[in-house]
Amino acid sequence: MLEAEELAKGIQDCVLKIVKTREDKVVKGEADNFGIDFLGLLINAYHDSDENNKLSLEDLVDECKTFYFAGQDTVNSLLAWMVLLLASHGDWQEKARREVIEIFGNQYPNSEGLSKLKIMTMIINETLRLYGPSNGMLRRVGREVQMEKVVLPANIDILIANVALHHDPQLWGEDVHLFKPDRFAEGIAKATNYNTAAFFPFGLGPRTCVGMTFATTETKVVLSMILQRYAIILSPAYVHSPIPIISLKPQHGIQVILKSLHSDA
Ligand code: HEM
Repeated sequence: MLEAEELAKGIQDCVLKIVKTREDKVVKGEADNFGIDFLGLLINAYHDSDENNKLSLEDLVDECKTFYFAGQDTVNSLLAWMVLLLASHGDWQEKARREVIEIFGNQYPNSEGLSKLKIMTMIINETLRLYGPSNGMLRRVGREVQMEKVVLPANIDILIANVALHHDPQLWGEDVHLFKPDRFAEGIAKATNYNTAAFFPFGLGPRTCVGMTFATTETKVVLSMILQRYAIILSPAYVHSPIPIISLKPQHGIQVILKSLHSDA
């Protein structure tokens, strides 16, 4: 068996094991449904008695793989870059922490408070602009189109490099390469001068990211909890080297020192 096939089988077995655990709970009467989360919905669809609606086992596994990859790798990268930027911009780290403490104190983040995190939203947007996990989106041209002087023939594949637009000085100004969350102080529309094509870290149009709200909520929860507990200091060992490996990654990792803010922690 080829190594790639072995890996694919390993992933499939891993997903099936998780599915079986859910199914066993129902069979043994320990639970009366497969769960109300996304996996539970997929397993329900897999058990649908209507053959036309039923999800095949292959589709069930594929959906799990897509969501794991699309959801885990991307948020992981975003959080890593945010930690780096806050470690190197102590003033913004302090502003973000002040906002978090003002809204949540030392309590766990809650959904009402998350929607009030204005500074953190600005920092997320500026991080997505500078180090967005997605470097571009592939699209196939369905029919010939003319865009000003450029003619795109039908059936070619094009890469829409959002990363290039996010770093275009004509759109963002000469300070385009600087971390300045203030750009987003009055929202995305104002920051982009109402040009939707200037900033689209989650894609555009009907295939836009379905996990966008989940991703930003998750990021806000994690970062709030870190800021409540630790000061983030950049380690002198850090070497800056972003590299696109599917999502934009720090090639040598991000080394930071976390200093506890509570002596008893
Ligand atoms: C910072 C985090 C994330 C970024 C930057 C991001 C970015 C993107 C982008 C650029 C696309 C392609 C959109 C297009 O082709 O127009 C996409 C698609 C997708 N994303 Fe995300 N994503 C993130 C997090 C997530 C999470 C957390 C999930 C799931 C829980 C998720 C699930 C998906 C799925 C399923 C698609 C395919 C949608 C489709 O083709 O209809 N993403 N994402």
